[in-house]
Amino acid sequence: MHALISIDEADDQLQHWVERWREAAIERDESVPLAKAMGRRLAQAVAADRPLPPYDRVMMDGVVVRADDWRSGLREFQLVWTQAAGAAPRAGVPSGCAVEVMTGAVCPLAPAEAVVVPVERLVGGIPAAGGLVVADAGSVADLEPGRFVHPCGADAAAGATLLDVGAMVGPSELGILASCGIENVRVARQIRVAVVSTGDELVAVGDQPEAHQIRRSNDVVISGFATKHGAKLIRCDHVADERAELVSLVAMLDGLADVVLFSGGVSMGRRDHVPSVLGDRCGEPLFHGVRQRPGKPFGVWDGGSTLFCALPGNPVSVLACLCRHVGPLLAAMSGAPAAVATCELDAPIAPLPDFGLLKPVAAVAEDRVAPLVMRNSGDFAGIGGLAGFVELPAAGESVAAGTRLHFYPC
Ligand SMILES: Nc1nc2c(c(=O)[nH]1)N[C@H]1C(S)=C(S)[C@@H](COP(=O)(O)OP(=O)(O)OC[C@H]3O[C@@H](n4cnc5c(N)ncnc54)[C@H](O)[C@@H]3O)O[C@H]1N2
Ligand code: MOO
Repeated sequence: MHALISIDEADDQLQHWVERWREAAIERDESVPLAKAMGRRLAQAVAADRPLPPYDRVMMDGVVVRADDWRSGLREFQLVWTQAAGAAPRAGVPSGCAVEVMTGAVCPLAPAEAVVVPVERLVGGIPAAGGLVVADAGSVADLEPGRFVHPCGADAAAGATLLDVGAMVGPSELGILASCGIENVRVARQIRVAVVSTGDELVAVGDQPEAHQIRRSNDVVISGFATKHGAKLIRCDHVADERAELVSLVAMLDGLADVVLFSGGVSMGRRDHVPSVLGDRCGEPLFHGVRQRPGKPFGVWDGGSTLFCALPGNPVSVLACLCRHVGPLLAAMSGAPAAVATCELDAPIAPLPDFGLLKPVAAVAEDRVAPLVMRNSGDFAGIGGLAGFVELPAAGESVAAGTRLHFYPC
């Protein structure tokens, strides 16, 4: 391992690499049909192509009458016609008359001149055209002109920016895109991730392990995390602690993947080949060793178009490095604006003297998390329900319940 760097220095190194990578990348984004845009990051801003709503929109089924009639105390009207949703507007309402309206219809009067009387406030409901509309006088005191009319442009003017570059497309963004008539949208190209787990002791999930073996779980965790964070998983390999095997796998992945995520083989053991193999191929690491616990032996090597990230093999260290470093890395590569969430602690935690503490936490309420008890960084059984990690800088004060800390979700 090299000299340990701080967590913030690791952030800086990764951020600079992302900047260089994004400048050099030939295809950073692509166009996809709306049906495939869910979970992708926008590579284009989205502006309203028309005012929202695009016309004065009636918000209740009922009738519209003139505000001056209403103010004069008139409560009985002759129904003249129906303004249905989707029908071109027939402007104006004659004095003493009512127009039947449906939710979503164009209001036949300007909002300030229109009183919408919901059908449930009409005695006997809505009659046929030409019939008498009678408003229930006792219950209508609150019907101000403009109430139940959603005015044209009240939500956004035409041309207003509705979504920024880097926004993650979720259900509400899909609705905005569709409303603006965008059938194909430019999104960041998915980051191609390859996962490599190393270790002679590891057997496939479906195999029966011997007493001295364990099942491979880290690669499943890493693959799931990468996919959840929007990446495209292109390979998942396991190599034994054999240098030659690792050398040829690294050569094959270089240039094929944008990011290679290793687990295990990164520490000081004689058979931990990952650092030397990556060193031979890429030269000096961006860093190898971060002043954080768990996850101290985390190392990153720059292969040019491929970034090689070596996560320590202990399962909780894997999760800590994924949440604290890899999630923000993948987001930045996709053009997401840099942003760190915070959340409130439910119980006090104490810092470590020389290392930043990455504390696994579970959600106890929206925006509030409780520390999970973890015996050591191999104790994956103790962190079921993990929501992510909070970060506590080295050697500070103990922090009390109620403190807000930076939070890195999984
Ligand atoms: N002399 C030193 N020894 C160690 C140091 C150190 O600084 N000096 N650091 C320790 C720390 S901290 C960690 S974390 C580990 C990291 O070691 P490696 O990255 O080399 O990981 P391995 O030794 O290969 O494995 C560690 C542990 O995790 C299990 N493992 C590995 N891969 C998987 C997988 N895919 N699925 C499930 N479990 C996996 C592996 O069996 C080991 O038990 O080093 C310390 N040692
Ligand atoms: O720091 Mo290691 O990654 O804790 O067990």
